[in-house]
Amino acid sequence: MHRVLISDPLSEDGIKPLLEAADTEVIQKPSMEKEELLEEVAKADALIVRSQTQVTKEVLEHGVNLKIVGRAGVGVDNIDLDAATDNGVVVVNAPDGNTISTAEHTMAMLMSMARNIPQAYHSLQQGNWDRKKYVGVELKNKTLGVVGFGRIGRVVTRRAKGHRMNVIAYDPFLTREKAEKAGVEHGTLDEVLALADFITVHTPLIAATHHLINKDAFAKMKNGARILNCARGGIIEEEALYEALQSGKIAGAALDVFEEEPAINNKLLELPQVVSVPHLGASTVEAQENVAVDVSNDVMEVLRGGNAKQPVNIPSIPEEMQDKLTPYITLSEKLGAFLGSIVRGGLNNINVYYSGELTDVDPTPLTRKVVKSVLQLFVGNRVNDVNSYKIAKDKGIEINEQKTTSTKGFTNLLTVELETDEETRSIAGTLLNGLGARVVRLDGYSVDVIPEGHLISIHHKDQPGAIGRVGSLLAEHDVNIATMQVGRTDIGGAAIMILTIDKEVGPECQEHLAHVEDINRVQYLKL
Ligand SMILES: NC(=O)C1=CN([C@@H]2O[C@H](COP(=O)(O)OP(=O)(O)OC[C@H]3O[C@@H](n4cnc5c(N)ncnc54)[C@H](O)[C@@H]3O)[C@@H](O)[C@H]2O)C=CC1
Ligand SMILES: O=C(O)CCC(=O)C(=O)O
Repeated sequence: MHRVLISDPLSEDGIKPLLEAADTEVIQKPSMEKEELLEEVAKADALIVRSQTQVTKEVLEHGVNLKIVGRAGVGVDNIDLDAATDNGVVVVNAPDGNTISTAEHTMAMLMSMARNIPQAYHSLQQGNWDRKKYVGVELKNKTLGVVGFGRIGRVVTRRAKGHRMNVIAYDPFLTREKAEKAGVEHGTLDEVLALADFITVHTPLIAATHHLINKDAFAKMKNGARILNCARGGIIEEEALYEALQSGKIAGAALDVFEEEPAINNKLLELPQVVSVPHLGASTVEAQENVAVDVSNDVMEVLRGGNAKQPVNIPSIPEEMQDKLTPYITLSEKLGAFLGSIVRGGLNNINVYYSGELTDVDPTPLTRKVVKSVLQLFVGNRVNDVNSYKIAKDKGIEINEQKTTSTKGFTNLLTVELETDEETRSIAGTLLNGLGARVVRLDGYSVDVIPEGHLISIHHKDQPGAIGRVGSLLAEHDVNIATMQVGRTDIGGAAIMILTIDKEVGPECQEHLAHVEDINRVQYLKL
């Protein structure tokens, strides 16, 4: 039974897939104090949050069984992604479900600000009929500057164009060509700041966007420009915004989000030019249901051993690729585990070569499996798909991935090479149609071995009697040989034997084998 902890309010309809699953137990505890969260997360296999729960390093370290953190929404700035990766916890979000709601909300905030609607409403509520004070401005023919031309920025743009606004956009990934296609002017950040009547930010909150709109940025804006933030508090520097509003440089601000939330004593809220709401961008029935469904599905998939659709801290595998790659996952893991079990010395490099059919796909997810299974032998079971690259990097192990044309006659061939400070060894495997995974080369010797069960790899000298002596000795230890493969390069030269046996061989038997005449190296492994 998988235990799923939900620590923020989520749509009941959206989490139905989790509530109805026979293999999940759902604990819903919104607004927990820190101590309770730490206690609960220690028992959870999955944690689902919105923006309130701070998923810190401490929380992640307490989650000893935690496999996945699901963010029912887009921004993952409340989750310590590095700590999640270090702890092998996959983080997923729901990037599509609240795009429309947040874009519509941005337009609502834009229009409220342009026409002073909240201020006028408030004044009327207090019994004033003041029509002069609340004269606004039209949107038509005004320029909207969009900073961050992603999902939400693009939808806002389309809505703004419906209001006959001109749009100028800045995004490091926006080319002139793409801007032209989207019907917007392409600008640098400075151009957007200088030309826009309204500026709306739609970037994530990351180091590069923290205080992106600061004192200098306000100085570059038109006098009387208006600004919106329906993305994340911290993208606009609040102190600088306060000064810009006080000085009249900026005529108005519409804020959904704040540097510190809940923004109860924020002095910006005292200014009459500020239109503000408590982080409501994604607060619609539709968006909440969408994000809860998306994240619930990903959580269940990962808990059941599958791949996340929307991972944040590992690359996602496109759906059409999944069908092609899935059959090779076991092969990748087995080859890594096989070679990792028999190589000697401190690991420096993991090289993975792909040929044949495998050159048609992005094989990185397979390389991850190889790296994981090799590192598990060196570092232990805390290595998984999420943290394997990070652990390799921390340990100075280089990972190289290459596509080659050398198929050696196979339709697909995956070769793993491990370089240590003592030796370089390699193994190659293929997927045989209908027959599954096969090891077809070990250290350059041709073999045909099913990579599973109990195996012994032996380096020996190609001499009459060598094979017989191994067989006799194993018989003395009551070990039955199921299959045996022998490969050699020259008659009488170095050779290799791979035996599949019916049970584990203990250290004593291995020691005896190592002393058999013409035997150089004996390694037992269990796959
Ligand atoms: N107020 C609310 O309730 C909600 C807020 N959000 C916030 O909105 C943000 C944007 O959401 P989406 O559009 O779905 O994300 P997205 O990932 O589709 O778009 C973000 C865009 O920002 C761009 N960007 C990154 N760094 C930049 C920089 N330095 N300058 C300019 N552009 C930069 C990226 O290239 C990307 O195109 C989220 O990260 C989240 O924090 C999202 C949903 C609801
Ligand atoms: O969960 C929420 O209501 C906030 C949504 C949000 O900020 C996001 O998706 O980034």
